[in-house]
Amino acid sequence: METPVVTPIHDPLITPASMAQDAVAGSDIRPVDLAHDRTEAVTGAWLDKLAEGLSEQGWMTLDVRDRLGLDLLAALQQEVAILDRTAAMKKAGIGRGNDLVRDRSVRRDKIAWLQGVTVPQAALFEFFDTIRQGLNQRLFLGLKRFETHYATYHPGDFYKKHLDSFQGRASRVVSLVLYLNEDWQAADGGMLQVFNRDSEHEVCGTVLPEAGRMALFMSEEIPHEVLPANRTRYSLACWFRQDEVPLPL
Ligand SMILES: O=C(O)CCC(=O)C(=O)O
Ligand SMILES: [Fe+2]
Repeated sequence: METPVVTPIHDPLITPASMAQDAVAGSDIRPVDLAHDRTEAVTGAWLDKLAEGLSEQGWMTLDVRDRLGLDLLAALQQEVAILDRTAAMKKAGIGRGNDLVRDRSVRRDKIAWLQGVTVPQAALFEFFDTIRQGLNQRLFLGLKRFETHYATYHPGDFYKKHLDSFQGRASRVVSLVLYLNEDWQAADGGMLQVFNRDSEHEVCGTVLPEAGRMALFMSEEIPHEVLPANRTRYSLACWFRQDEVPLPL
């Protein structure tokens, strides 16, 4: 398979001054004013494209800056940056409930689940739910709900090659990752590496985690890995699920 070329996005989203790494939580909070019109964020033609990518290749990446709006991306980035300075971001584990294992040799990110209650999260949840319904209409996946968490990878953090769901569990069916990093360069590491679903040692794509870049893939089919980050990396992961009732986190 041809390796897709992922075009970098290098437009500044947020002014560097407000991104100061040593800012104290609270001192750099910008008011949330989501002026961007998102009524047409998800069109039928765009959903057709997502459904086609998922059914034909099993994965794809998209630039969603015009759909979500730079204001929403900046607001989400602000939320995760603030959470990252608090105890709300917790070391991520593998598995759930009693099976939860925090194996630092496999993954080193920190996560915080979103509840959809803040203004930016509510707008994002609306976007995700439209995608959920659109994929159901086109691919008959029976996606009942989605769950989503912020993730932060600090320098040296990674997530080794894995699948998001095991075949037959019918839990996590479609994975979506939205990146929230301005001006990310290849030298910053932290790329998402996507492997061929039929030959798991073959890389079929490398995605720079730049703000507004979204990756979408079939949770049970596509092995993927987060390479070690050289600077703090913010993202948001969402899983569309077929089961109704959440398992304990
Ligand atoms: O952040 C990414 O690029 C992917 C994260 C991931 O694979 C996961 O959280 O399961
Ligand atoms: Fe994953």
